[in-house]
Amino acid sequence: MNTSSVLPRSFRLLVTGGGTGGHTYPALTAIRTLQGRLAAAGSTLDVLWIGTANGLEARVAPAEGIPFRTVATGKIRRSANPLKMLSAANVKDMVRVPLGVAQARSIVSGFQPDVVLATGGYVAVPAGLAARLCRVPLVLHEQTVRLGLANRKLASSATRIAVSSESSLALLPAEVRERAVVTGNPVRPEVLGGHPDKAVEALALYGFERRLPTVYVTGGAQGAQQINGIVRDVLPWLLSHANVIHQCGPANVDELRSAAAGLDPTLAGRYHLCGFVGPELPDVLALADVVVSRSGAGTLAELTALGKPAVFVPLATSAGNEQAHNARHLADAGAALALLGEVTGQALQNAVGPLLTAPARRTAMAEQARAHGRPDAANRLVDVVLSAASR
Ligand SMILES: CC(=O)N[C@H]1[C@@H](OP(=O)(O)OP(=O)(O)OC[C@H]2O[C@@H](n3ccc(=O)[nH]c3=O)[C@H](O)[C@@H]2O)O[C@H](CO)[C@@H](O)[C@@H]1O
Repeated sequence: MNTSSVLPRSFRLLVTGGGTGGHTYPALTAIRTLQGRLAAAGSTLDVLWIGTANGLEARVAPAEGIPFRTVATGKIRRSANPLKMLSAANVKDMVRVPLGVAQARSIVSGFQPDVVLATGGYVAVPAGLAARLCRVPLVLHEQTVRLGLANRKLASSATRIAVSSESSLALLPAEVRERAVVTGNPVRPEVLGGHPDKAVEALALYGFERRLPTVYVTGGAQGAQQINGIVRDVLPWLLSHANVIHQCGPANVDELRSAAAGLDPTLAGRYHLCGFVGPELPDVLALADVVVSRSGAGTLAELTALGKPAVFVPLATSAGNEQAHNARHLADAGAALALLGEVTGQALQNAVGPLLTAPARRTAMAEQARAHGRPDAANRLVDVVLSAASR
């Protein structure tokens, strides 16, 4: 699909979605890509983001100069027990959903967008429903293989449903599948342009041994207690074979720092602990020879676009076991290793060890990973948005 020849003189896009990075960054990347394409054609973009006050998007959108509004959202916790359905939290949330739809409707009718793009998270539901009420084309983007809860609720109202992999198509009901298109999951372009030396400077990694490979351990924005525990269990072994950047979650830094306090000074110099990796993320990824990570859709899209060998420790409770599915899919293709079920430090050591000692294994895995990357996802999603507006 190529819609670049019919770019409008101006375009009004309302974006909604967020909560976590997995929903926020694809929205941000789509906005920037559309902005770039319109600017190149001498056209302009007016954009507005509807998100939640306490989601990542509330920081990201204003920092990018994107006008940002919030609406009330609620999470309906389903339960077989009717008494639990009537819990105070559920009743409060049931009231918040129609309130959020009314607020979103007023925003949509005031802004008059050409398209509403929804990228998932609870906030996408009221804004998506408001798009339908205002008869504005609605494009959904789904990052994971199975549609998330918000997108399942909105699918019947959507003009197009952009999915991140072919394997999603077979899982969609026929009436949804005919409006679905595979775009991939957009990755922020800067994530692909990092430099290892900049990571060394930005994080002052002067105790790192550059002849050794570097392992980047990440548990997602909040960190992952499970990953922190197994890394801590094998830390002296790991540091005798590699440098380690360990993103452990802001709440876990103190605990891990005291666990690392007894390390031999040479090994301690090879260990960098941090709560969250901010703007230096591209450089950290560029420096990493092996990544140990949760298998959320955003991280997967980044690691495959870069072609990084990875050992995944999926979040066991993610909806529909989606992270385990993601990890297994890449592991079956030789593009990663997946540690499922009860994961011990020893299992991590068995998986990471051969990757550290045999660079050829890393190269082979990196090639397979790259074959699953979709660096053109943002442009494809923008094509879908533009074509939905021109229908
Ligand atoms: C717990 C949960 O609900 N997880 C879901 C959530 O993932 P969640 O948003 O937690 O994780 P993702 O892997 O999708 O995205 C994380 C994003 O944050 C970035 N990052 C992470 C750590 C850090 O220190 N700095 C940083 O910038 C990563 O590079 C990535 O871009 O949404 C995904 C997309 O719908 C789903 O696949 C996940 O199952």
